[in-house]
This record gives sequence, C-alpha cells and structure tokens, in this order.
Amino acid sequence: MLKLEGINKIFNEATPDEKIALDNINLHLAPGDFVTIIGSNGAGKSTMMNMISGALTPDFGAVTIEGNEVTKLPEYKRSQYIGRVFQDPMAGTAPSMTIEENLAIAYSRNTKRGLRKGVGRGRRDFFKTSLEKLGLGLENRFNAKVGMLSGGERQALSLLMATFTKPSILLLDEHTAALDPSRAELITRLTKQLVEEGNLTTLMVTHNMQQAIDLGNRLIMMDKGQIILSIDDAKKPTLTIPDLMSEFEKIRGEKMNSDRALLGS
Ligand SMILES: Nc1ncnc2c1ncn2[C@@H]1O[C@H](COP(=O)(O)OP(=O)(O)OP(=O)(O)O)[C@@H](O)[C@H]1O
Repeated sequence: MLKLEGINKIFNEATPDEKIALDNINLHLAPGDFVTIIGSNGAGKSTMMNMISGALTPDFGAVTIEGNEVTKLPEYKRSQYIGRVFQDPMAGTAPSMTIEENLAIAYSRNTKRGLRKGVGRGRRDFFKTSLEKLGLGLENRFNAKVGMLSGGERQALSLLMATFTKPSILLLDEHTAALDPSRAELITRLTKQLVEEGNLTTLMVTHNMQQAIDLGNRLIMMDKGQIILSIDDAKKPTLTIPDLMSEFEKIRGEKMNSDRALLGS
C-alpha cells in the first residue's frame, strides 16, 4: 500500500545549518496497517509525513502508494490518496464556511476514488450519516459556521473529513496533542473507530507513548532521521513503556529523554 525506499532529506545542504532530517528511511505498509510513530524532537517524524503527503520531495529515494510511484507528484495531485489531520484543530477546516460546505469540499477532492454518491439529497444523507458517527450532534448543525465549533468538535470534523472518503493513506500528525485530556480521549476513540470501520492504512505521530502503544498494530521509533526500532503486530500487544525505553537505551547507548512522552503531551 505504501513503500518508502531509501528516503533521504537534507535541509540547508553544504551550509553551517545543514541538517540531515531523514537518513535512508525504508518503510513498507500493508493495506490496513496502523503504524504509530514515536521519537524525540527533531527525529524526522513530520518530515517523513511530509514526504508521504508530497509537501516535501526527497533528495534520494522513492515513495510508492498503491503501486504508483509518486515521489515527484506534487501535494495537490497526491491529495486523492491522502487524508491528513494536523495538530492544530484550526488547520484542517475552513472557519468561515459551514459544516456542510466543509464536508462538500473534502468530498469533492476525492472523486477519483469512485465514492461519489450523487449530489443533493443523496450526498446530504451521506454527510448526515457520517456526522452521526461522531456522536457530537453535528448532524443537526449543518449550517453552523465551523469557526463557531469548539477545538474538539473541529478536530472531530477534520478527522471525519480526512477519513470519510476512505483515503489510501491516513496521516495523523500529533492530532490530539493540542486538546485537553477529555477532548484528546474523544478524538483518540473516534480515530480508533473510523480507522477500524474504514480499514484505513494509517500513520500516526504521537509524543504520548501510551497512546502509541494502545493504538495500531505496529509501532516505529525514530531518532536522528532514522527508524531505529520497528515493532510488528506479533510483539505490539505486550509492549510497555519500560520496554520502549530500554530498547532505546540498548540501541543508542543512552537514556531516552522521555519527559514529554511520559506526560503524554
Ligand atoms: N524546512 C526546514 N528547514 C530546515 N530544517 C528543517 C526544516 N524542517 C525540519 N527541519 C529540521 O529537520 C529535523 C527534523 O524535523 P522534523 O520536524 O521532521 O522533526 P520531528 O520528529 O517532527 O520533531 P518534533 O517532534 O519536534 O515535531 C529537525 O532538526 C528540524 O529542525
């Protein structure tokens, strides 16, 4: 479903600010894989997500989605494959437009997936059923401006917009980190539900190690631009935070700086 092969990215090459952000990243996801990604600040997690979405192009290496090489395909042309939710609840939706208008935009972006359910009433019913799944009563607020919604409601809507057309790849970039604990819990629960219902191939970056353990069937740890640990579905169910910390220590020969991770921020 997704293949990253030999991906390298250097920012500000040959200058005093040179930074190797990704160093020979290789990652294969089978359809329906849900991979959580942890790693220290600056490990390269967002850069890797940007390589998949097309926001960035690698210096070397190839990105393949559903068997199509998309390495050089710009972000707007890749959007038919990708659903993405960012940390900032304000990032995924247009505040001055209504809930229905926001859904219509997300819907029309994905016509190539053959999911068009017609226009007018059929499409409205589809929106309504989709909103009902969130359990927030948004299906009764079709004409509310999205800017009037709370951060949690808005992030739930972003999540719905990123998933309801069944993207080939769903990218979640610390999408619960900016929410208070109860809202974060709601979005985590909805994530699980929507990913499972759609059997979506998903990558989720989180600083919350417990969340990374609880969600998904695989986990990877990044550090200094590399994937240093990959936990597969056989091992993940019994994984613990101390396991992750001791694995890091074994690989890197130093203790993991885990404050932010343990706090789950
Ligand atoms: N546009 C850019 N120009 C220069 N350097 C960059 C750029 N984007 C990222 N970097 C650098 O590349 C490295 C990897 O950054 P990235 O944002 O991918 O890390 P991250 O793992 O997502 O970190 P965090 O958890 O702090 O968000 C960092 O050292 C960062 O400063």
